[in-house]
Amino acid sequence: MRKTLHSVITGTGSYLPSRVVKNEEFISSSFFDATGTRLPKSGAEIVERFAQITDIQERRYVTDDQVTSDIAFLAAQDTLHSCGADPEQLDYILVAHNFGDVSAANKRSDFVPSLAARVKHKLGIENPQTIAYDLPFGCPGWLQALIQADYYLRSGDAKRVLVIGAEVLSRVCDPHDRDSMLYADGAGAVLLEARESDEPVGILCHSTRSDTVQAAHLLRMGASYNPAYEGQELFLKMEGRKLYEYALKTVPQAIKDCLDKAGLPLAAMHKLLLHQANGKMDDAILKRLYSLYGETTIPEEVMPMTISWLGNSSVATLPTLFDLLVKHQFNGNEITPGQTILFASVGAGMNCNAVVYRMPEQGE
Ligand SMILES: CC(C)(COP(=O)(O)OP(=O)(O)OC[C@H]1O[C@@H](n2cnc3c(N)ncnc32)[C@H](O)[C@@H]1OP(=O)(O)O)[C@@H](O)C(=O)NCCC(=O)NCCSC(=O)CC(=O)O
Repeated sequence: MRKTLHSVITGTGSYLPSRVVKNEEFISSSFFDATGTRLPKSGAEIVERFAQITDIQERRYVTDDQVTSDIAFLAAQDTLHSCGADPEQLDYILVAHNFGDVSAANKRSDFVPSLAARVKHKLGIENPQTIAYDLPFGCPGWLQALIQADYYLRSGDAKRVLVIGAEVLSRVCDPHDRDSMLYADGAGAVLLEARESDEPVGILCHSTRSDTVQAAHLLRMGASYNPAYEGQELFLKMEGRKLYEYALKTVPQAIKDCLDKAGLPLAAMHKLLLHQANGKMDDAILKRLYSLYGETTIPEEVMPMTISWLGNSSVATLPTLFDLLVKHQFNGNEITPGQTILFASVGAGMNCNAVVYRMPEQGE
């Protein structure tokens, strides 16, 4: 009798852009608010406050000659090398991103052909049965692509799916908006494969919600906050406080709903990997999540964070974090065989999703 099909991660990879941009680099910026009024505080005061309310000290930016599909390819290559997979054997390449390839020269977004098609081309894949397409779903896009891959794999339609999250937010940052300091560039990926097993392994459960009516406006594209800015491009704009409140209300409940669906208690999770837009916000989300279970004590190191040194790289945050943990490159904090992981993300849409994933045991 045929065993059940499960979606298991067999390879991980990431690309950390080489340019380290410290908070201090923003001190000489002139910052305006959403009404176009220049902020009264000095750059130094704004930057100091920024670090206090977000935990971000530095972030990574790509170099001028790189675009999103370039770094998506580098993360893909790292992933395939990590497990020795043959690129020609891939059934799908899914790339989560939100702005396409935005060139440093003219800041225009280029979406055609898809970034997935560009990655496939760069990998040298000639197989027409390797289907390549993109998924724009805000920051939760990479997790949503993982969920989509799970449907392909568990139905038997695919054996191997490469799921990439890549974003170059530095090209959509308004230099006159202090909230732009949150944003970063990066790329991460995993290879998922279908595995027959009677044991619960791989993706155990997932859930997604789209609050498009109440919250669609909280993250959007808009003009520079500086009325004298002469460029024509649009920048990523957010209503930070409202977003914070939305995330605090939605993410803990979405995680609990997903765990309830899986029939698992929060205590069964070895690691909680959350999208990182603001470190202080994630601390508040964690506290509220534990309070939903009547807990006041939070296990140390249950929520590993990269935000202080990598900032918010949107769809790249979760796969990069997972790669660093799996490869034991994370200050002693690691993910090991047999552990159960909870992924959750929130972002433009507004969309929010969660996935429960069990690592296979050694040799399983
Ligand atoms: C923007 C924020 C950092 C602001 O922090 P707070 O909400 O705590 O701040 P607040 O408005 O209550 O104000 C408190 C104090 O901080 C100051 N303040 C506010 N924003 C600031 C900033 N960016 N830099 C420096 N100082 C700032 C205020 O003037 C005030 O100062 P004082 O007290 O001195 O008067 C936060 O709200 C936030 O992180 N929001 C959610 C971010 C988020 O989820 N983004 C999108 C993720 S999705 C994504 O990444 C993309 C995608 O989905 O595609």
